[in-house]
Amino acid sequence: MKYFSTRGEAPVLDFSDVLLQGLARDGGLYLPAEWPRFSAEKIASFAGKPYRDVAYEVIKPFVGGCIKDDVLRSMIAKAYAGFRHPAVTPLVQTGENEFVLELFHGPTLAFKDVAMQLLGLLMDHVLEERGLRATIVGATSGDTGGAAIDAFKGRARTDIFILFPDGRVSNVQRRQMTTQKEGNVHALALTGNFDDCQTIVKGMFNNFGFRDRVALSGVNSINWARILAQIVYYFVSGVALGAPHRPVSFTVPTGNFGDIFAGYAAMKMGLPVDTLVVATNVNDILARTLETGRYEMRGVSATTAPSMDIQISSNFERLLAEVYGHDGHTVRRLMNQLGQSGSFEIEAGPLAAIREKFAAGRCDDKQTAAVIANTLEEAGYLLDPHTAIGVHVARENASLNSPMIVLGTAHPAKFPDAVEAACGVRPELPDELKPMMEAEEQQEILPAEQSAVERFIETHARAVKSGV
Ligand SMILES: Cc1ncc(COP(=O)(O)O)c(C=O)c1O
Ligand SMILES: N[C@@H](CCOP(=O)(O)O)C(=O)O
Repeated sequence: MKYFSTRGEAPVLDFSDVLLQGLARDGGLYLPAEWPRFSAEKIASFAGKPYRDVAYEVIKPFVGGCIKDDVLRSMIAKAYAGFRHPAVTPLVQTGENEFVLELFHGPTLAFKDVAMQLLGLLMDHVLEERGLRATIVGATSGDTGGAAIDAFKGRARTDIFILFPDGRVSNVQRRQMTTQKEGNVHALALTGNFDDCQTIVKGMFNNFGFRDRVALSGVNSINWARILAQIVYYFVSGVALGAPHRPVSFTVPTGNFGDIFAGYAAMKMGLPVDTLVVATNVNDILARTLETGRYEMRGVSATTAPSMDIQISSNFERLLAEVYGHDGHTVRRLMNQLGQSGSFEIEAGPLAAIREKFAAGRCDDKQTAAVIANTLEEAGYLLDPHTAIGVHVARENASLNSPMIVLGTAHPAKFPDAVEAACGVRPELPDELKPMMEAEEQQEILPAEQSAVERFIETHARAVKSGV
């Protein structure tokens, strides 16, 4: 399998190189040259199989022989062995035709663990094979950071630097990043918002001198391997509810558009998907784009679902590449326009192609609180604010044509204040995570400036000190 950049000017790479690269050298994001297609019989055969077996079948064609089959199989088994639920990503029915796909049974209680636990093993394997070190950077609005730190802590071949917006993540999220004692972990609190952090990460990738000197690698969903691992649970849940014999729909609490793009990938691979519904909080650039065809940045507001306080949705670029027929020139033009003027227009044809499969809706803090309260009352089920946004928007888009699967992206105990304020119940952390709430915190507070972050990384990354 070969991968090309959405902007068409970076080298075409295989899976292992895409894994280590993160962002393409032309500023674009890597996409597979073709979508592997599964027949209906193949998809039907996933029914009743353990998660790890389906994961192996889905991931293998994208790896394209870069990793030996038995090694890949054992890495997948290891990645999911520590999840708190035997099904890894169980489904819970919350309404007549409504299901929550619980993606938060991994070590940091966020859907990010599903991809990150595997990414850590894959990267280690490739670095080991090549005798290299890497400097991992990531921007987080709360969840990616903790999940990445858990997956990479203590690893000999990587140092990890996570940039998060100071004061804009929940206490639990911050502590998951700042209480790690391993020497290869660095939590950097930036005086800005998530988009500032993400812009700095992309800026560091585009600074080739720095990028090569520190052997930069990324763990945000700009890294294709993140999306890849997330495709699996669309198949697992879809098949559990009747696919391929009947279509299913998904509502996805969305920020960086990575998770829902994985759903799009599953559909391209043959999963019968009726609708992919984008659910946003008041930072609703994606919902507005679907309504108007104009992608237009506005200021970011803080909400009770902080992980979705995002305006620049990186992976939307991947969808643009798809609907513009992989025309790198056009994607480059749109992205340049976004950089210069803060907006771009999607033409009628590509917009119609997006609207054919995607719908969208938004949910403000008041509506989020209401849905937490009424889902507890009516279904006896406690939602976190991000998943609640999904449930609210799913209900607006409900149809009897297909079961609606809402992606449950975080455990309510990550956001106890918001959940308690909404419904009076304060969700408890699992016992093994409780000590973190008393542990000493370690973080570096830096201005939201690329040069300051680069200086910090240059002085702390072992890849620079050791020269490999
Ligand atoms: C809890 C939670 N829900 C939803 C999202 C949005 O996911 P994505 O950025 O892949 O759209 C995030 C962060 O990305 C998150 O942490
Ligand atoms: N919501 C995310 C933001 C980063 O998204 P990613 O999927 O690109 O890593 C977070 O919680 O950090």
